[in-house]
Amino acid sequence: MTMTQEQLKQAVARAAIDYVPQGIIGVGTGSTANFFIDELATIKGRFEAAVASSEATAQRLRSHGIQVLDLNSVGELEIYVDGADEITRHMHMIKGGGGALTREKIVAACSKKFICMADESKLVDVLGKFPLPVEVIPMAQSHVARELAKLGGQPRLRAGFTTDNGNVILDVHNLVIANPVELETQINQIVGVVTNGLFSQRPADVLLLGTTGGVKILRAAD
Ligand SMILES: O=C[C@H](O)[C@H](O)[C@H](O)COP(=O)(O)O
Repeated sequence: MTMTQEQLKQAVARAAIDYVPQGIIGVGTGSTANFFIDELATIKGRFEAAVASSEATAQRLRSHGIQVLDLNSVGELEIYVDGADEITRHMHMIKGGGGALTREKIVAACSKKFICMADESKLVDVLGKFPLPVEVIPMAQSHVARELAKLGGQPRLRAGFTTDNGNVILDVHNLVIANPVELETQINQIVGVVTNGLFSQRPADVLLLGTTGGVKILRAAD
């Protein structure tokens, strides 16, 4: 039986519930993360609270009566659960399609384990078909765009969009991402860049991959 992308997202969100610890959970942003939040609502009481990676996620968690804590008021988190726009078998990802990349990277950095939920369309051999989101301080937009063009990409301003941090997003098309770890550093070194959507220096630990044959569990070493 073929499943829609929405059904695959829901299946991986359900599978992610197995990883929820008793304490505080880091929660990602996006349509897959939303399914996960809805699943969390069904096991309230089995965990303490959540830290949100965006205002939208905080709002959805609260709407289910789940307590949302400030990241600065908690210690290291056991797990961070989130979706991705693209992911490789090395667990390197592109994130930020929803513009939440910076807060997502911060919460992921504070978590012992990153559980990524993705439907099979997101698994790629090489990152970069999905335009790479880069969060930029507004006054540096033109400068950063010129520097990104020197790296071979074609940056486009995400029109009418402001991040939760009050910044703009440049979506960089046609980048050749042969070495994601190196490129992540290179882009972050451009003055005016807040962060970029490459998650390769802090890759996922577990990938829950939604396929029509069921949810597959992949790890970096697999
Ligand atoms: O900023 C958004 C996040 O990085 C999302 O996790 C990513 O865009 C995947 O979103 P979705 O689950 O909606 O495909």
